[in-house]
Amino acid sequence: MTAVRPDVPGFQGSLFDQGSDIGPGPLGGVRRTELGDGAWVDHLPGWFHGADALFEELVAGVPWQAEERTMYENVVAVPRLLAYYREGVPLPHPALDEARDALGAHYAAELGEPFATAGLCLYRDGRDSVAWHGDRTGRSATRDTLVAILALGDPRDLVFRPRGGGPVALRLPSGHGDLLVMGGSCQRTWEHAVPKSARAVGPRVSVQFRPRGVR
Ligand SMILES: O=C(O)CCC(=O)C(=O)O
Ligand SMILES: [Fe+2]
Repeated sequence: MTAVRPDVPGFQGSLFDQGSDIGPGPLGGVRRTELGDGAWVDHLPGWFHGADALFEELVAGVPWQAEERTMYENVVAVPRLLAYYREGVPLPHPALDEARDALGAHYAAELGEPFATAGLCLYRDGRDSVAWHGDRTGRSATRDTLVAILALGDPRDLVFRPRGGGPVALRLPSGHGDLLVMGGSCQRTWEHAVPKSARAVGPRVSVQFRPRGVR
């Protein structure tokens, strides 16, 4: 194996999760927030059981990549570790394949196609983050779509604002097996971010499920 064990502090799972199976729960309890402009966010805290065990397995077993990008002519480290699973590739844990398929079935009428790819992010501590953006590479630049996120590990806020600026309009703490689904025009008309945190926060993993041709 060439996977690198990321340098993250030890993680204490909740006692409740120990020994339980790992997998998605029912989706009936999802609550929708309309953001406006045809954008919405669905939220289901505690969707996954065995979430903390899954978190540990992903931190240890995923071939995490550190990426760099050029910003104002300087090469800077992207402040989170990444892994990408394209369509047809088995996900790093069978519970994630199960999750993708359960989400595809639940949202079939709205999405009209299956969830196909999975992007994984590891936020090692409060200094890791993702800046304001929409997932607008590919078809999501011009079309409504869905992006579903399973959040594991220590909760971090996922925040939303209208595209182009303004104060935070919605703040959803997400970790320990929570589900969050962005839908409608959300990627085009709104922006989301995981801000840096000055608090002492432990590592968090997010798994983003997207349909084909959406990044
Ligand atoms: O980690 C998250 O919850 C959000 C990740 C995200 O927005 C992205 O990778 O596009
Ligand atoms: Fe995103």
